[in-house]
Parts: sequence; structure tokens; C-alpha cells
Amino acid sequence: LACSQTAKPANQQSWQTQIQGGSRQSPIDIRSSESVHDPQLTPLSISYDPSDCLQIWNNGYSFLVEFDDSKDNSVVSGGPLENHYKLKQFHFHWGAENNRGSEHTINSLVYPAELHLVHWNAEKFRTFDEAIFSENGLAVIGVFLKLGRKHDGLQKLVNALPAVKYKDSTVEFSNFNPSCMIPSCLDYWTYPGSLTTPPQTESVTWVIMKKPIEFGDDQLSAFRSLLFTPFGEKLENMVDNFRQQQPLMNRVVRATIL
Ligand SMILES: NS(=O)(=O)c1ccc(O)c(NC(=O)NCCc2ccccn2)c1
Ligand SMILES: [Zn+2]
Repeated sequence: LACSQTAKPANQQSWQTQIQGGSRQSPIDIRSSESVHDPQLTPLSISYDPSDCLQIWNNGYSFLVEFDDSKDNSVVSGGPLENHYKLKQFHFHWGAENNRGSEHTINSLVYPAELHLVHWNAEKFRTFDEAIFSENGLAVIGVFLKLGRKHDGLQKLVNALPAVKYKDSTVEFSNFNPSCMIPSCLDYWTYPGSLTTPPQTESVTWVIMKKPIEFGDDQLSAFRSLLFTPFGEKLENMVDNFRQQQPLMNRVVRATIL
């Protein structure tokens, strides 16, 4: 195989922005036929406590629903994970139009939005900020959203969005259980990757659920009426907050056979 690989100039930059020397950047296009079925991949064990839900924060890139990670009540373990990881926040990525929005793609198929449930390895690290910069620091569950029936569980979140229209606004948000956004089919792909936004650190074990959840046009419109900009500045709708797919390089995507 080595002889068939053409030598690339060491300084060759991939045609997309990628951190200097990054070898495991996210998101990627998942080619299902090239994924490896791994019988040792068990189902994820996900348990969230709605009382850990604290607030929604518009950080000027997405809106984050933030959780109290001082206890051990909202955790994910099993599957490809060696330890248990605590839920810190979840957020979404979406497009200005329905033909774009997700960060990961499946055989080049794009979804209009993608949910990221962000967890950090509390057995190995003391804080989220430490975990972001560490190998096996984070586990992010990605769930695709497709347009269809209104998602009843999501409506509580949608109703709170006007209160965080502007960058740097927050609103108290409690008693929300993110389990309502996990598909009933627990099959997933998993691969080693990175944050998809700066600092794009290569600290993430990605778990991408194979089946999408459905949500309504009006709910997606509510996402699109958020603003990138703070109060008093030029209005810029928060849309197209997704990164382009990155080269797979020397990685294998594993798939469950549940
Ligand atoms: N999109 S993702 O990979 O799930 C992810 C998860 C946890 C994170 O902290 C981040 N990135 C993050 O918080 N960056 C600091 C704020 C920021 C800076 C620049 C662009 C977007 N967001 C991304
Ligand atoms: Zn994200």
C-alpha cells in the first residue's frame, strides 16, 4: 500500500481550513459502506436528570442549553466510552435554507440541522475546560434533525428562544430532559475527532446517531430568528453556523450492530 501512496509535500494544506497539522478534525462525511461493524460496541447508556438544566445562553455562535455538572446525575457511558462523561451543554447547528445545516453528513446527505450533546470525562479530568484540551476529554452525541412533524419536547425550548435573541443574552431554563431528543433507535457511528468550532481541539469521541429525529418548519424558523449580534448592533440572523466536512485521513468510522 505504501508504494501506491503518492508522497505529499509536507506543507500541503488541505483545501479546507483545518488547524495546523490537524489529523483528526470534525465534522466528516460518514460513508456507511466504509464504516466497520464492531460487535464489541454496546448500546450507549444515557441518563439525564431534568433538574440539572440551568439556562439557555446565546454565545454568538449557537444557543447553548447549559447543565449543572457538579453532580453525577446527567451522564453517558458505554458504547465506545471507557469512562462516564457528564453532560455540560447541548446546542445545534443549522442552515439559512433547508438544503444545508448539519455538520456531519451521511454519504454526502445533508440534514437541515444537527444537535450536539456535549459531555466531558469527569473520571479523568477536574473541569470541562481541562477536558477540552485533553485526549478522550469529551464525548459529543450528534443527532440529525429532519423536517416533518413538530417535535413536542423541543417546543418548550423553542418558546424560550425569543428571550435569548441577542448575542450574550441568557435566560433561566429548567426541567428539560434532553432524552426526548434521542432517537428511539440507538444505533450509531463513532469516530475520533475534534471540536467543530475554535479551539477545534482533537479531544472528542464522536457518537453520531444513525436515525434522525423530526421537528417542524416553525421550530427551525425559531432557530433562524436568533441573532449572531448583540443588542444595538446590525441585525445578523444566526444561520449557517456549521463547519465544512474535514478530511477523514487515517481514521476508521465504527458502526453498531444493535
Ligand atoms: N460543535 S462541538 O464540536 O460540539 C463543540 C462542543 C463544545 C465546545 O465548547 C465547542 N466550542 C466552543 O465552545 N468554542 C468556544 C466558543 C466558540 C468560539 C468560536 C466559535 C464557536 N464557538 C464546540
Ligand atoms: Zn456543535
